[in-house]
Amino acid sequence: MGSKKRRRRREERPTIHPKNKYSENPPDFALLASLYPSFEPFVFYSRDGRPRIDWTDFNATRELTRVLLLHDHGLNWWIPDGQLCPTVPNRSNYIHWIEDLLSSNIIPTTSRNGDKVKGFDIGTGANCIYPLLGASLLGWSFVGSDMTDVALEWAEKNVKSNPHISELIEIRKVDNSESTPSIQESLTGKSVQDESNMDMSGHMDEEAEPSSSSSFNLPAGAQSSYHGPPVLVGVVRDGEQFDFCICNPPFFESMEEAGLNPKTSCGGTPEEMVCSGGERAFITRIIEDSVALKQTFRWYTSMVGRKSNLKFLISKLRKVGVTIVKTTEFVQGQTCRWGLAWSFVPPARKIISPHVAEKKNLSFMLEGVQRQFSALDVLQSIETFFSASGASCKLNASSFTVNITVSNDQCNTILKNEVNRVDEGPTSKHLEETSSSSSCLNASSTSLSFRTAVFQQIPGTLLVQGSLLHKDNPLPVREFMCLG
Ligand SMILES: C[S@@+](CC[C@H](N)C(=O)[O-])C[C@H]1O[C@@H](n2cnc3c(N)ncnc32)[C@H](O)[C@@H]1O
Repeated sequence: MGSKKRRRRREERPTIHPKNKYSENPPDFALLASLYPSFEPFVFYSRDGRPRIDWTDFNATRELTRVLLLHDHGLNWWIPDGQLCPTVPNRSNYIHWIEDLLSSNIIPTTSRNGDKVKGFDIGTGANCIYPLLGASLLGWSFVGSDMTDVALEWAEKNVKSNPHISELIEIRKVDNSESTPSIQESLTGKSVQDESNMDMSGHMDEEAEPSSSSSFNLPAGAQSSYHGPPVLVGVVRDGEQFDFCICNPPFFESMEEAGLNPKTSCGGTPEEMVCSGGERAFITRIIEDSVALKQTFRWYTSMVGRKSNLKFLISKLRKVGVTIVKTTEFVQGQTCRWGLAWSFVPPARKIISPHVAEKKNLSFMLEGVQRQFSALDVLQSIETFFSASGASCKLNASSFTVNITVSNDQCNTILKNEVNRVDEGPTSKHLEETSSSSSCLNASSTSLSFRTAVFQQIPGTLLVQGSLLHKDNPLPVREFMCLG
C-alpha cells in the first residue's frame, strides 16, 4: 500500500470520544508518579524525555488503572493478580457511545425507570469497570452479572469500596453449573455452527475481511456454538426493564489465541477471555436472548473484536426483526474494536418544525434496510406508492431518481392514508417504520412536484435525497419527500 494511502487511512481512523476525559488531556504519567508514590516505580523516561510505562508489565498497567480511577474519577479499585485489567480511557469510550445512543432520538428517549438510566453489564468481571464508570460519570444504575467466584467477590469489593455509588450497583451471580443450549438448538436440535458460515443470502461468509492490522485473528474453523451459562434469559428477572446492556465478551476460543498480543499485558484468565465459539457465539447468544426479551432493553449492545464477526452479527440481526442497528469503531491504542447496538423499540416519529417543512432540499439516511433491497427497489416502491394515489411518477434508473407530481386532492388522500397507517401501531417492517410520518392535512395547493434520489452507501444503508421541483402553494413538502 502506498504511503499516501496509509497516511489517509491513519487520518481517517476514529479518535477518542470527545466527551472522554482523556480526549484533550491524555494521562500524565509524570504528574501521576509525583502524586502517587506507588505508581512512581513503574514510570521511566525515554530518550526524548517522555515519561513511559512498560505495557507488558501487568503490575504497571494495574497500578496505572488504579491511580487513574482514583485521580480522575474518585474511585477506589483493585483486582487480584492475573485478572483482566481494563484501560480506563478505552472503557470510557464505550460508556460515552451508550450515552450518545440513549440521548439520540433514534428511538423514543423516555426511560421506563423514570429519569434514571439503568444498565446491565454482561460479564462485569472482577474489575467491574463499566458499572463503576457509568455510575460515577453519569449516575447510571447497573446490574453487573458474572459467573466466576473471583469475579463476583472482587466486583462486590470494588462496589463496596465506593460507598458514594454502591447503592447504584447490584452484582448478580449467573449459575455456571447450568450450561444452556441456544434457543435455536433447543427448538431445532440444530447448532449455530450449521449456519455460522452463511450470510443472509446463504453465501459463505468470507474470512478474507481486510482486518485492521491490529485486530486479532481467529482460526478459520473457530465457529462453534456457545454452550456456557445463561447470558440474559434466566438472569434478567421478571418485570425488570433496562435502558441498555453493555458487554465486553470473552473474545476467544482458546488461550493460545488470547495470547496473540505480546505488546501489552492486561492479564485475563481463561474464564474471562475464552468461551466455546468465541465472541461470535457469545454475541449470537445475546442476539437470541434479545429476541426473547425484546423491549425489556431499549438498546442491546456489545463490543466486537473482529470485523468479519461484526458483519456476520449484523446479518444475523437483520433476520430477527430488529428495528435499528448501529455500529461504531473504538480505537484502543493499536487495537480496533467495534461497538454493535440494536433495538426492538420502534424508531421515534420525528417532530417536523415549520422551518424544516419549508426547506427545498432534504436528505436522510435509511438505516437497517434488509440487504436484498437495493436503491432501485426503494425507488420502485416510492413510484408504486405515489402511483397508487394517482400521482404522476417518472423513474430514471440510471440517475437513481424518481420525479413525482401530485395534485392537491391526491396529496390529501396520501397524507390521510399515511396517518391512519401509522396510527394502527408499530410494525416490524423497518422500511415502513423509517418512512412513517404524521402530517398536517391542510394542504391547499393545486400541484407539487419533487424529485427523490436514492443512493446505496453500504449494504443496508441508503441515502435518500428529496428536492422540490415546483409547488403552487405552501405544502407539507417534507412529509411528501419522506413518505416514499
Ligand atoms: C472479557 S471479560 C470482561 C470483564 C469486564 N467487563 C471488562 O470489560 O474488563 C468477560 C467476563 O464475562 C464473564 N462471563 C463469561 N460468560 C458469562 C455469562 N454467561 N454470564 C455472565 N458473565 C460471563 C467472564 O467471567 C468474564 O468476567
